[in-house]
Amino acid sequence: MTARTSLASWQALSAHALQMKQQHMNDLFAADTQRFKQFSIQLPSLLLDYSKNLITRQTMELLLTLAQDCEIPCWREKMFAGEPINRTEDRAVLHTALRNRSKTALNLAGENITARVEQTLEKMKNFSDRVRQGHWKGYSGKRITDVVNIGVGGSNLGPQTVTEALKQFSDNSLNVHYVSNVDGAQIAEVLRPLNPEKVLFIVSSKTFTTTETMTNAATALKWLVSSSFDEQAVAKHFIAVTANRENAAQFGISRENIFEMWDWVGGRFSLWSAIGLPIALDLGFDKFIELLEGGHEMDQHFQQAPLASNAPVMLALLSIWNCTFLGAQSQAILPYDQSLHMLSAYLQQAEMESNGKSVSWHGEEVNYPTVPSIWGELGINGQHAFYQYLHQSNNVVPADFIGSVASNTPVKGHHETLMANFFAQTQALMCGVDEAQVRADLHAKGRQQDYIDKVAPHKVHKGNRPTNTILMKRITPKTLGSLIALYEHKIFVQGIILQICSFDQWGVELGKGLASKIQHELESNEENAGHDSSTAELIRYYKAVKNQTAGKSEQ
Ligand SMILES: O=P(O)(O)OC[C@H]1O[C@H](O)[C@H](O)[C@@H](O)[C@@H]1O
Repeated sequence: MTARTSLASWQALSAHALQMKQQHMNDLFAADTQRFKQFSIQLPSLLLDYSKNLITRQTMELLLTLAQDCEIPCWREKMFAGEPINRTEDRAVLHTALRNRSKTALNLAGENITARVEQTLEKMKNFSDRVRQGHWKGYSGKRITDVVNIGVGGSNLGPQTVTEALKQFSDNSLNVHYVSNVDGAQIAEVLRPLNPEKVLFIVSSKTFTTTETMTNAATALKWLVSSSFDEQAVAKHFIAVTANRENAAQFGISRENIFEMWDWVGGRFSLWSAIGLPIALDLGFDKFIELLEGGHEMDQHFQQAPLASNAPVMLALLSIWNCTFLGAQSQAILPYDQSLHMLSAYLQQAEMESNGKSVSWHGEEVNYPTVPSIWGELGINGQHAFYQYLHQSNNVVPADFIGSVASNTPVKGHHETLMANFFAQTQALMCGVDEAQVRADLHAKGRQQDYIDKVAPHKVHKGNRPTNTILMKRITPKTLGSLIALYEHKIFVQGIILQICSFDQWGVELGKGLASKIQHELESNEENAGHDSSTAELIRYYKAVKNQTAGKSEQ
């Protein structure tokens, strides 16, 4: 297989990037009145404007040639068909099958997985209806009022991001809580006001081995059993979502309370599976289906639209252009809709755990930057915190601005203020303002010359900072489904072009292994040989202070 860097399109892009670094977007806009039309895509749920990137028609042609050279259409087909494109784990990648609303049969290892997905959906429907309607009772016969989802990473971020985003669509039949941190403070705070007779725990873990989740689940179990004095209570108050039925059953969860997950669904792409149960419980099963429909709509766009008008493909190509060719090292996700306040955390896992790697498919170090670090915050809060950096630091941070035309919570006078900022910021980041203009403005305001001389250089905004604007019509279960699937496919395309194995996460293993050995040390008098001196001394200090504190509290 050809190394990416030896492709003619790659080399042409490298040369083209050197030229483009000399350009300013202001001049590109002045030279091409069709720029917005040329560089935007309208979909049923959203508008993507990528014209405020340092690109020309030639850039896009070269990027599209690269996409063709990397056989994106062929890889896309392989993914949807269930070929084992997760190479290092030899697994299919089929989160798209979970939301395949056309329900076409898909065979994987001789089994029709569409039918299994439908069975699980049916089970989710029955279960969520029973709990929401009060037919599922706790051990003392009371209806469930609170659901606590215990899970971390992909078993937390997806459902929580969605239920937070769609709060306005909840009828509040149930209060849904999330526990992800093994810091006891979180579970203690969540459980404190709850009545064990009315709580349902979902232990959400694909592997059912994740230490944080198992520790939290054991604490929840103890809390329930000690309050109910009844081991049978577990059957009424604990369910599991997992691909590891045996471990869940050993934990004590009745087999009929286990919802199935499959190894062909990656944790960070799993909100469409039974991992999405908190969504169905919070919003109702019909809304969960609408979310799936939105994802499916984006799948169809991704499969059918030509590459040049394919939104996920464009987002991936632009990320590669900005990072791999122009050298940006991070990317900001800046939602302006309050409901999307967890989106950047969600996308951090989705993108960084997928493509934050530096070894290629062939097992060799890649000699180009792969993906940027993803960070972000609600844009409007960011404006009063870190936008100074976006506008004037000497690091260029490409940013995705995400806003909605219609608010789900209209309050007179608010939405236009919000959206005026949304539009103004991408304009300011692109256009900037030069020193001559700054001086003229200060002069027009009647400022003294010495003040102008002192302040003018500090008020210069170089502009030329790339942004994508994603304007949603309104956040609904369906449009949110499309938005999330848009990013999922962007990540897939990026991975293929960069020759990264997007669907494993070996990089999280080393730390996990060390933590389990250190935990043993912390809980005993043993000291592991073989620590570096920093780690050894930190652990000694921790244990010494802990012993002193324990000694004092005993006195
Ligand atoms: O669902 P689980 O098996 O508990 O895994 C939860 C999370 O833990 C891991 O360490 C992985 O890095 C994540 O990809 C995963 O989503």
